[in-house]
Parts: sequence; C-alpha cells; structure tokens
Amino acid sequence: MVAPVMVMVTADGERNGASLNRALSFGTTKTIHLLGWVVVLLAVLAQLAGPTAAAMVAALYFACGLPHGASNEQRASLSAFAPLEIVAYVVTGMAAAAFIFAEPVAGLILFLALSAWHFASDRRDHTLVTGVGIALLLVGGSALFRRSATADVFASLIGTTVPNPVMSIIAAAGALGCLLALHTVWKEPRARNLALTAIGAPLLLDPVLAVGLLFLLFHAGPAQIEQVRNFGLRAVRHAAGWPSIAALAIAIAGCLLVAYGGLPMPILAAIFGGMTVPHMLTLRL
Ligand SMILES: CC1=C(/C=C/C(C)=C/C=C/C(C)=C/C=O)C(C)(C)CCC1
Repeated sequence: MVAPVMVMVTADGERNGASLNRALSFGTTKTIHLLGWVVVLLAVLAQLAGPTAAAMVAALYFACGLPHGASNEQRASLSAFAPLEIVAYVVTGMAAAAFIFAEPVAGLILFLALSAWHFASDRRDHTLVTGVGIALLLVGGSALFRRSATADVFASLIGTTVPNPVMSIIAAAGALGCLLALHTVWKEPRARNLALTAIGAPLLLDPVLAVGLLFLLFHAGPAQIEQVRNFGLRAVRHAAGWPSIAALAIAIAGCLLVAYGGLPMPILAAIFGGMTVPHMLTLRL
C-alpha cells in the first residue's frame, strides 16, 4: 500500500530541478513513506487516548510544520529573513492579527479563505482538483463532519459564536472538498491515500488534530522536504533554524500565558492566525 505522503516523495522539484541524489541523502523514499504512516498512526492513537493527547499531538504537528514558513523562500532561493524583512513580517502579521481580533467573524472567514487558497496553490505531484479538494477539506471538513465541536473550537478561539449561516458556508466548502477528494480517489490513484486521509481526518479526529495532521502531511511536510531537496539541509537549517526556534518559544510562552490566565485566548489566536498571513501572501512571489 502506498503511504499518504506519496506526494512528498514523487515531487519533481519543478521549480529548480531537484536532484535525486540530494533527495536520497536526505531520506529514502521508504523512510518518508514510513514517516507519513507514523504521523497518521500517532494522530489516531492520540484521538483514542482523549482530548488532551489529541491537543498535544496537534500542537506537535503545528510545531513540526512551523519551519516551512520561517525563511524567505522564493522560486530559486532560500535565505534567512533580513532584519528589515522581519520587521515588515511582524508589522503585517500584527496588523492582520488586529483585524482578526477586532472583527472576529470576518477575520475567521478571511483567514480560512486565505488558508484554502494557500494550501490549494501548493501543488506538487497532484492535480488542481486534488489540491483544491484537500485544501477545502482542511479548512471546512471538520465543520462538515463535526459541526458542533468545530463551532465550539471556533467560539473559544475567537471569543464569539460563529453565526450558523457562516458555519454552513464553511461546511459547504468542506462538502465540495469531499466531492473533489472522492473524484481523486476514483481518478488519481497516485493521490488516493492522501485524498482518503483528507476525508478521514476531519471525519474521525478532533477538529484541531485533523487540521494539524493535514497541515503537516499535505502542506508543511512536503514543503520542508522539498526545501531540503532543492537547497540542502544546511541551507534550510541556516535560513530557518533560529527564526523557527524563536517563533516556537514565543508561541509556547503565549500558550503558557493563556493557560495561567495572563492573556485572553482570542488575542493569542488572533496573533497565531495573523502571523501566518505574511507567509501566505509572500511565499514564492
Ligand atoms: C478549520 C479549523 C482550524 C483551521 C486552521 C487553519 C486554517 C490553519 C492554517 C494554517 C496556515 C495557513 C499555516 C501556514 O502555512 C482551526 C483554527 C485549527 C480550528 C479547528 C478547525
């Protein structure tokens, strides 16, 4: 059986002709397949173990995916952000965060729409239909299959109830994604397991865990593997190492502040959401 991370392995490095040798020195096809299955299995085990384990594994997957956006990746280059770029990134991210905080429902809709576009435009070894299908399942699948749990998560993140019609639109996006993914299962054997995983995750897992799993498996993991293939592990470590550690430390500090009552959740959630916006807007311009 082919692992759901097939796309990671067969990606062709279209942008600058990935060298097979470098790919192999980073990790064999089999290892990467196995890793994909481990990621899926761990998510299933966490789900079975209960909400705390599910939340912890979701956080782990978001953390593992963070470095893919922690450097300045353009079509033919990967570099560390220059100081001025960091300032521009943070100012833009905080402006987006302020908008999400001030207009939580509109902010959530825009954030989900931008995320869907970002994930869908990240096409490696699969068709547009598959990319759009999985992206829509990522943002809308949980609202489709686990509507009330997802509404609760949204409400606790943004500090207000998401109106029913809005939940219906998000669920409809998930339903469209589901149809497209079923088309993939039927028509695109190479992406079949990935499409089945994209349907199964929001169906079977807690919403945050489902998103964390698909984010890592479908987007951040393949992106990171492709960066290593194209630029080499040293270059990736050099460009993304410290920014990743700093962002992770700030994120953990933010979570601790929320846990101990020093920071309202909607502020932290708005910052988390806002900080992804410059990455989504500027990647590979
Ligand atoms: C649907 C959904 C979510 C959506 C998360 C998204 C859409 C994250 C996007 C991350 C990005 C864009 C990272 C950058 O590469 C939450 C908030 C986990 C709550 C549970 C349901």
